[in-house]
Amino acid sequence: MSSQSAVRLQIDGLGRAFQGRPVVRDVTLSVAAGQVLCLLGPSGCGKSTTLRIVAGVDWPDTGTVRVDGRVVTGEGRRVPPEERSVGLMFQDFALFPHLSVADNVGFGLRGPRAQRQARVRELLERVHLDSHAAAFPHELSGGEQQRVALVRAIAPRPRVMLMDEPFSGLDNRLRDGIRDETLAVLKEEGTAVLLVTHEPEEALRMADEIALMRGGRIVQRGAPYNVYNNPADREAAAFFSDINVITGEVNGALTETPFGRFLVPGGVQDGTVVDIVIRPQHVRIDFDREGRGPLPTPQDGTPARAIVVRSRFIGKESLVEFRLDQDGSRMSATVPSVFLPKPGTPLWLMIRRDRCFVFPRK
Ligand SMILES: Nc1ncnc2c1ncn2[C@@H]1O[C@H](COP(=O)(O)OP(=O)(O)OP(=O)(O)O)[C@@H](O)[C@H]1O
Repeated sequence: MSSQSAVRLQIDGLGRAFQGRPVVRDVTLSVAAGQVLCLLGPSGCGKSTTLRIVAGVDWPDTGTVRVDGRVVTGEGRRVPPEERSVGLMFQDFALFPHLSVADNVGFGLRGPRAQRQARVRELLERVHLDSHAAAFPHELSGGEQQRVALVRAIAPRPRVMLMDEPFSGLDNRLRDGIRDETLAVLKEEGTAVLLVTHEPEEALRMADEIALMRGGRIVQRGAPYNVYNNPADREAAAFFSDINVITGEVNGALTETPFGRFLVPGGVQDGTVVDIVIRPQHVRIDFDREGRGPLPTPQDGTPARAIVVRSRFIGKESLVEFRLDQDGSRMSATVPSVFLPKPGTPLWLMIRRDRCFVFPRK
């Protein structure tokens, strides 16, 4: 195994309850050198608790944490945080206000002075802050302070970097640049990164792999593309974008919808209620030609007529909400750029069948 693919962080069967309420349930994850794993989930799902256990500031009821194969938590061991070779970066990172930028970055370094200075210089150059080495934190902007916090955490070359919503204090304009720069630095250093976030865009942008967490459990794990395009269930689909849900009952492996018959994946019994889920960007809109719409196609099925309820421009795209003629149900579609049909306008909708997810109701 090459050092780039070696597992640096291994978490097995982690469980943690507070006052008898389980918050982390049987969490198993691994992160390789140079890999970014995003732990993604709604507020309160147990992400930070997992991270705190890995950091060694909280202790699980069950399970183990290994860094480079060495047990640091579990099997009766409690290695203190500073002896784990784990770097930390949190949203409310605190730089030492009385130390210069260079001294902040060099704070956790050991070894000969010249070597330490060289490492500090190298890292400050890397994030374009070498000219600010003598400045104090209050003289820097929020984004600059964030970059200092990043290189301070990286300076001792931790084997694993733990990041908890590290960019949420930054304004949008700054955030993308700092995310990309952070990612580049972490990749260059070959650090294994466990990043906690509740923002799907952040996870999609940063992660090599996403672990989706809900109610203390990992409900899905995979490459961003797969988690987005092949969600494990309806909630997982809804976590990444608004969704449209068409509900139907299975009869002979088919279910009737306003968009024609849908073939339901094998093994679903007759009488089962299924949710057909489609993201608004995969709903196609076509014009009404005196009461007629486009012809059915194998890819898009039968078009359904709908009346515009509301349309809004939301930045890069327009969001149009509809009411279907057939059953009065609501659907929304997004269209790139500006498309703002008036309420009451009849239009035709088609749904990309290859982009639909079908989930039996639990
Ligand atoms: N020390 C504690 N004592 C009691 N309950 C706690 C403690 N720490 C966390 N919890 C509870 O455990 C649950 C999970 O918290 P955690 O901070 O891990 O969630 P999270 O997914 O990181 O959420 P957020 O994104 O809001 O930080 C929450 O309901 C929280 O109130």
